[in-house]
Amino acid sequence: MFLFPVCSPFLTSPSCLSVFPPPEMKGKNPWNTPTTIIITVIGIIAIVALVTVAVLQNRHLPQKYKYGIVLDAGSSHTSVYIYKLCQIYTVGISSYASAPWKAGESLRACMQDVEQQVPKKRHRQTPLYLGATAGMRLLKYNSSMSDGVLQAVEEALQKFPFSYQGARILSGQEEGAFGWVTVNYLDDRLSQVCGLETTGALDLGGASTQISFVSDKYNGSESPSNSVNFRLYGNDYNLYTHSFLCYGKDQALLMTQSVPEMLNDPCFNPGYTAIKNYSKIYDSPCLSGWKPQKIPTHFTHNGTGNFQQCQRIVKSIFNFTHCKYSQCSFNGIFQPSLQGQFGAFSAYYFVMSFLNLTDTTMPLEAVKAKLAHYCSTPWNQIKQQHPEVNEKYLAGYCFSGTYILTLLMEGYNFTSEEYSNIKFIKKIKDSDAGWTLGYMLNLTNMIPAEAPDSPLLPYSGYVSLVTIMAILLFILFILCLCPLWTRCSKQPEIV
Ligand SMILES: O=c1[nH]cnc2c1ncn2[C@@H]1O[C@H](COP(=O)(O)OP(=O)(O)O)[C@@H](O)[C@H]1O
Ligand SMILES: [Ca+2]
Repeated sequence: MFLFPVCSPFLTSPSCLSVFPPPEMKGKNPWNTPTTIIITVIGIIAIVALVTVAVLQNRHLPQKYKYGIVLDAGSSHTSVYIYKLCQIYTVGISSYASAPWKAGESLRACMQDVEQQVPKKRHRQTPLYLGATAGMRLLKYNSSMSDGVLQAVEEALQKFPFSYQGARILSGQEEGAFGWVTVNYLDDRLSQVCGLETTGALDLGGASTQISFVSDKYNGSESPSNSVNFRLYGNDYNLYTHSFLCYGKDQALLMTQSVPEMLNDPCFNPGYTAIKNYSKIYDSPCLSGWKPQKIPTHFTHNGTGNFQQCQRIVKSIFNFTHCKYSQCSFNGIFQPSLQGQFGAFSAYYFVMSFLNLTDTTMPLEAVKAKLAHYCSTPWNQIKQQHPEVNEKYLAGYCFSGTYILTLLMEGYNFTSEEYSNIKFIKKIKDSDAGWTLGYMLNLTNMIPAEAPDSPLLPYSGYVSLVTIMAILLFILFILCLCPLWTRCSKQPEIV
């Protein structure tokens, strides 16, 4: 705080008089006496200092360029996010249950790449997390091998020069809630004034699928396990979220293939044929108890490419009958009425963008007609049209597209009108939509519970205020010197 000599043309306090030059200076030009010059210089320095401090105080500190690394260990892949994706192999760490050390090994190449991408001087301050999702939830459900896999992953990650924060299996609720945080954080729907409607999050993985949204009609009392409360930037959010384990698209496919007569498959293109191992189907925890007594080890999987028949088979893995709540989505799970816009990401996007069906303003009947045409296209023609696409994905697009429409329309009860409220998204403002960013923001407390102190004035307001103050102060100084000076130069009359 800068103290100014308190003197003013309106103040004739003795203190002011005594400050100024003594009588012997009478009649001389008051402006070039050393005292006046010193006072003026001090005043100007004070004003300049004030302006400098004010500008520095309000200068936006350059955002410290921070890194954070989160590994998304999904059921089918592990991705490394340092604000951009470094895809590792298309095999989830849960696939290494029988050889856990391979899980750690599978991360090495990409983590070495990450080590190059994060500036060396920031390695120690860069937090490193690994979050595992449904693939590991299923492994944990099925066996104790998940601990061995996490341990091997932990040993591998601790060898890197980052600030290792741990590897853990996320709950389905966390995966759904953090996906919602990411979508709304990137879409700037959290730090605004309260009342801005948030966007729902739809995440489709290989082993699970999540739905999360805020519903004005849902206060969490009905089915509390589906309720997550957030306080972000001073706003309270009561989020509805549910994660359907086994309803990721890969596990859903296995469940449709368990249907006994499933040798000729309408969800695969005509002419598609492959020899498959039944154990791959019945080893999944999602099908435990479904294994028929007598089955051959292998079966021939033939495609017949019929969308309507495929829809019927896909619907058979959903239970729409029992619901003990006021309303349900499927399998007896409570779901409040849908509300607002939704961002659908991960496999929702991979599938619908391949099928050119990301335009949700397209009438639903037209979407179904396009998908039916794709499903009925002969497999050889599909392979010729898409030589660059991994056949593992290419063979599954008819099923996956049909599964997505069934999940959204019959599962979550989107009406044909509400379908246009869904946006199939991969990125928002150059960041991938997914749970990882929300997870890291939460763990690094980068989203404050309370609103940051909103500046009374915008930055420019501060500068102009300070400048005006400085000019006024300077004028004040000049005015102060003159009348006092005049008055001071006269001998005080002794009465
Ligand atoms: O390019 C692609 N085309 C089609 N599907 C893809 C592509 N890339 C990834 N996927 C699928 O997206 C899903 C990603 O699932 P993820 O590995 O996140 O599992 P999780 O979230 O269930 O743990 C998997 O079904 C995977 O096959
Ligand atoms: Ca996932």
